[in-house]
Amino acid sequence: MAGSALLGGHSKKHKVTVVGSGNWGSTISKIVAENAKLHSNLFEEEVQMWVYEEEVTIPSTSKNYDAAAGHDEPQKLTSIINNYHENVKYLPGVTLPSNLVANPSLVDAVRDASILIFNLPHQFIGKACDQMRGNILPYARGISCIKGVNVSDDGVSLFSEWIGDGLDIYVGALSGANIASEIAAEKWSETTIAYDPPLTDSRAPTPRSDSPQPAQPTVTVTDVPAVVHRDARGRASKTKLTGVPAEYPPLDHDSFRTLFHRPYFHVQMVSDVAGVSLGGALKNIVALAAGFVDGRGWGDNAKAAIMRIGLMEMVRFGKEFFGETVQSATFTETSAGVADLITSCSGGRNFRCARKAVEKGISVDEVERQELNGQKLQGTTTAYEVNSFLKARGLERDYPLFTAVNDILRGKKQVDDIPELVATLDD
Ligand SMILES: NC(=O)C1=CN([C@@H]2O[C@H](COP(=O)(O)OP(=O)(O)OC[C@H]3O[C@@H](n4cnc5c(N)ncnc54)[C@H](O)[C@@H]3O)[C@@H](O)[C@H]2O)C=CC1
Ligand SMILES: O=C(CO)COP(=O)(O)O
Repeated sequence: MAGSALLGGHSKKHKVTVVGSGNWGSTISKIVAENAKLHSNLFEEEVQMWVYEEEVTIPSTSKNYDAAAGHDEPQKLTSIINNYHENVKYLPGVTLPSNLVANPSLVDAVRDASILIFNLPHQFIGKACDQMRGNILPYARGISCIKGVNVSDDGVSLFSEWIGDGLDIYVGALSGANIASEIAAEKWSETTIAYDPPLTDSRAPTPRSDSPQPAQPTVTVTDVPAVVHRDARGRASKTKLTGVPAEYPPLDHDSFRTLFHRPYFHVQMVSDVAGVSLGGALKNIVALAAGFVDGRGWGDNAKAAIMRIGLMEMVRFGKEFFGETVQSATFTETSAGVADLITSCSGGRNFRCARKAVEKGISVDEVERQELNGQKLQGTTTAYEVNSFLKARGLERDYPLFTAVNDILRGKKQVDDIPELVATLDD
């Protein structure tokens, strides 16, 4: 293993905590726990996963079900995960590594963690950050796996930068063509991680693996100057970053690849945090549209048209609002761009729920409640939020597909109107 994995002489290892334990949260936890065990020179073997506690009954279909052991009675989800290494509610049928520990206390789970992985539906991240504030290491680094954007009166921001600003830490982004159930079953896929902190966390010299390993000088947090952090649009952010102390192995592209890369999960490291985050957020709106036309029975040509127009609007949105840093190639060449768009419009939950809503003549929200057993769609809220952002700026007509999805969700337009509505883009 090249790069960081060869580093020696550091007195501390990185503690990794995953904030979230849904379908994707549990899958990513499995991946990083496997790698923490494999790379125990860099990471503490035990990985913590914060679980929003709930009472759950082990389904009789689970290989861990035992009626004689009282499994027909509800139990705490954290107990089930820690005893049976299965998240029976959000990732049933998948064995989780035994070094992954489910923790119902968010404050306890994030304590002393130098790597925080944010992986929960975006509607819950604000409250989680409120609890974390003041209870994390000042030099922690984060990766956001959340697919959504944060819209407020001030404008639109990426969850990576919003979490980073709120917690005064640097947060990168992971996104890709990543349907969780396939990855949990260890079927090959690719992902993209964008990580571009303003100061090099890899200050320590890299000793050759065949030479004696000199002890690293110990520095405390206060020895590392805080620097002004620039956000994904190149603007100076409020966040004053604290450097990662030299007792730890450096955190750089090599170390994050080591943490996430598996034989069945191939990682591409990039620096375009805005492009990676926007790809993951905006494709969910397009996936709803793909579900609408599929549910209407219009076939693959219509779905391909939706993807083409959707990709154009995604690139346009990125250029218009994050233009100083976003790269079109992130949308057209990485897993976080076009590949995620394709997989999400083929088998994602937003696509499937929108299709079923049209087939059954009910709302997408109703399908979500009936079919997803507590899992959450991100496309509906993203469609509403992006629409309110565009509307406030008089730009709805520039994004006709995004606008059509919002209007269909709100019952103001019909699926049959889509061809006419999106035709304006090419006029
Ligand atoms: N599932 C997938 O295939 C993929 C999902 N993603 C993204 O990952 C993010 C996380 O989604 P999933 O892990 O799939 O979640 P999920 O939709 O499977 O699960 C819902 C999660 O929300 C938690 N929850 C429910 N009420 C809560 C509350 N009041 N406070 C805090 N948490 C609460 C549940 O405990 C559960 O962990 C989303 O942004 C999603 O778009 C990204 C790639 C793939
Ligand atoms: O992001 C995903 C695949 O990359 C999953 O999308 P859904 O949330 O629509 O299932």
